[in-house]
Amino acid sequence: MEKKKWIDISQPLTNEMAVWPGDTPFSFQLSYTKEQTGSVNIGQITTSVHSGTHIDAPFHFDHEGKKVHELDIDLYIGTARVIDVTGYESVGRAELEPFGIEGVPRLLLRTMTDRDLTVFPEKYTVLREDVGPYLKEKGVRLLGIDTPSVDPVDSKKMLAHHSLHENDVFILENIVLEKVEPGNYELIALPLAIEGADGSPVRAVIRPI
Ligand SMILES: N[C@@H](CC(=O)c1ccccc1NC=O)C(=O)O
Ligand SMILES: [Zn+2]
Ligand SMILES: [Zn+2]
Repeated sequence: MEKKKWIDISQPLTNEMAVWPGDTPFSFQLSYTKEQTGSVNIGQITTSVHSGTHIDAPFHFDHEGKKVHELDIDLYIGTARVIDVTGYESVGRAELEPFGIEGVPRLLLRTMTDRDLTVFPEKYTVLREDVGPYLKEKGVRLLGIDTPSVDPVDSKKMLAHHSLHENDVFILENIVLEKVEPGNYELIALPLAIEGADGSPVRAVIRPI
């Protein structure tokens, strides 16, 4: 039976895309044109490692935490479950309990509808501090979310990030799930092997199982 097609759940990286307030804007430009080199066009990008769809390394919020090149790539390839938790200001144990996520290794949360990627969202769903222990109990190793962060934009304590990390749950942010049905999928969302980094852009794709 023909395998289903892969679905791209990554934000396009464009010069118009919104990034975290005050962070490095995304820019692609040509460094050299084919006319100049006589053979090829060569481009360059300037970006925060948190622009668009990306993973956080623990080093992002824990100075002693693992850096991107130290992460277990198995986390970023394998089965995942998409659930729809749109409409909540925050998500924790109570909102997740009804979904019965026992034994789900990677959980992808759909919280947004009609997100405009050129505007940083004024409000977005965040995760509560009780989410880490709950996800650990259920065996979740990777938590993906369609928001710019698992914490509020003005957070300094980064309580959701620490709660997830203390419970061995890794973080994938800014995925795009608006056209994705809840259900079980294969996920690939590999970070780049950036030495010493606190995060990495990823091309996240899923295929229905
Ligand atoms: N995607 C990031 C957003 C973030 O935390 C951040 C990104 C750039 C500059 C500051 C940030 N956070 C807190 O000040 C995150 O991991 O939540
Ligand atoms: Zn991030
Ligand atoms: Zn984060």
